[in-house]
Amino acid sequence: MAVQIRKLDSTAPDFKQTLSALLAFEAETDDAIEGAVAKILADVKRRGDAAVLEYTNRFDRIPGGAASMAAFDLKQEELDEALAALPEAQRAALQTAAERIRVFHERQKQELNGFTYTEPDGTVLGQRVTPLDRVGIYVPGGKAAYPSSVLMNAIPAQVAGVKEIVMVVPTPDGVKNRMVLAAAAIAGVTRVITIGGAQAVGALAYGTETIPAVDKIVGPGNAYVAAAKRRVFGTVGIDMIAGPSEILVLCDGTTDPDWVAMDLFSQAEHDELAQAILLCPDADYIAKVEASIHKLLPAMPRSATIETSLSDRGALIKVRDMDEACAIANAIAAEHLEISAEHPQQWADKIRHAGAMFLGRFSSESLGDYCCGPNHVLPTSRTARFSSPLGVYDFQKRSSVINVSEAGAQVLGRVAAELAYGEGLQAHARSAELRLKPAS
Ligand SMILES: NC(=O)c1ccc[n+]([C@@H]2O[C@H](COP(=O)([O-])OP(=O)(O)OC[C@H]3O[C@@H](n4cnc5c(N)ncnc54)[C@H](O)[C@@H]3O)[C@@H](O)[C@H]2O)c1
Ligand SMILES: N[C@H](CO)Cc1c[nH]c[nH+]1
Ligand SMILES: [Zn+2]
Repeated sequence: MAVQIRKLDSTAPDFKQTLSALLAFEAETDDAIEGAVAKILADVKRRGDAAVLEYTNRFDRIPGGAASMAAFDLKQEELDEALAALPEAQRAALQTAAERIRVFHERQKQELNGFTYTEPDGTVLGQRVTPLDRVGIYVPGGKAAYPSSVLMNAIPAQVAGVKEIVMVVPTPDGVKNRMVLAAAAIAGVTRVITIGGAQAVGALAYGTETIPAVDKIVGPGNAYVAAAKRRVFGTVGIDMIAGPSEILVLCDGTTDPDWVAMDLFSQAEHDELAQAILLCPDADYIAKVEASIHKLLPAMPRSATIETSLSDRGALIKVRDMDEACAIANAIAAEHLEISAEHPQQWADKIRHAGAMFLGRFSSESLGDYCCGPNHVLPTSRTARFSSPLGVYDFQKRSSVINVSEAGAQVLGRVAAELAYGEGLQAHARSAELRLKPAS
């Protein structure tokens, strides 16, 4: 079947409704998935390792069935061996990517240090930043392996100063991905456990006999993982619920149409539910991109996934001008926004909502997925309006520091007491007043 990508025109009377229908992706709240996840989590909480073992043997089809959780706990030597056994080109690529991701996230850390300041009466106020003690990183592995996601999740945690990074990754049919293990070795993951799905999230959240409970769980995953993260939030912190991948390309019609078609494919190939949209003011150019899509798709190994994604959730949209393209891009608030234009900065200045922006025709989104440096775990489903890429800040917390001098207590004590009496809280008021010097 030929790909049926919709072509829309922003001047059409029903454009707004069509676009909203296209964007509407309700985070998967399938009743069957919710029910299954609730049961798995309750079971893991109650039975610990025994439940995790059973679910892992079943859902990941472990050959022969593992007899104990020890089978899933990888030794450091296994990670090191995986790294040593990689072909040189792959090892070098992982190391280059890891180094660039580290450099970018080190910058974030510099900007996120705490502060103190001293008032004239000697009172010192400040904010102390501390890393989380122990985090769990979920690396997806059901349908494909993601070594890049190991780096993107673990390196910011390490840069933040997290002492213990526990990584979980499923190994369907018991097959371990060498590059994933090698990436864990490079990123300095403390412990790798080959479990996945809701049972892995439950084990990290509640702890089991062999797996310590963590403080926060980060990382993307399928609908089971997302539902489980949503449910354990509160017991542990979570980063975000990342939905299917999205790419929005704003193009002024000056980029090779094959490049734009392939950029749309690059996110569509992740998932049938992924979204790939082009906004362009030039109808002739849109026709060229459409022709490129038809020309290039048959040769893509994941053409069926791309075709479903483009047909169900893709669009080529003719806009009045690039200003209107920017306004629509702000409404879409895409996970990835490419501004493929001659003068990208002038349009970038008008963008307020996007998980990551890729400026200029050489900044393909795929470079960002692997090795530019910024994180590839990004807000999806319009949540870029209020949330940010995964970063060092996700692995830190802040404590306020208050050191009031005797002189400061004389001033602040009167203010606090006044407010406390206003709230009817006597003990608060008296606590402040006891520190006041008697009037001489
Ligand atoms: N946003 C990002 O940065 C990013 C990066 C990489 C991958 N992803 C996304 O993550 C997702 C990965 O999904 P995946 O499935 O490949 O791997 P996954 O690791 O998220 O899920 C696999 C697990 O799902 C559980 N599961 C599967 N079927 C089940 C069932 N019937 N009942 C109970 N549990 C079941 C199993 O426990 C299995 O181990 C994809 O949507 C991919 O696009 C996102
Ligand atoms: N584009 C994905 C996030 O939406 C991340 C990824 C990993 N590997 C390739 N791509
Ligand atoms: Zn990708």
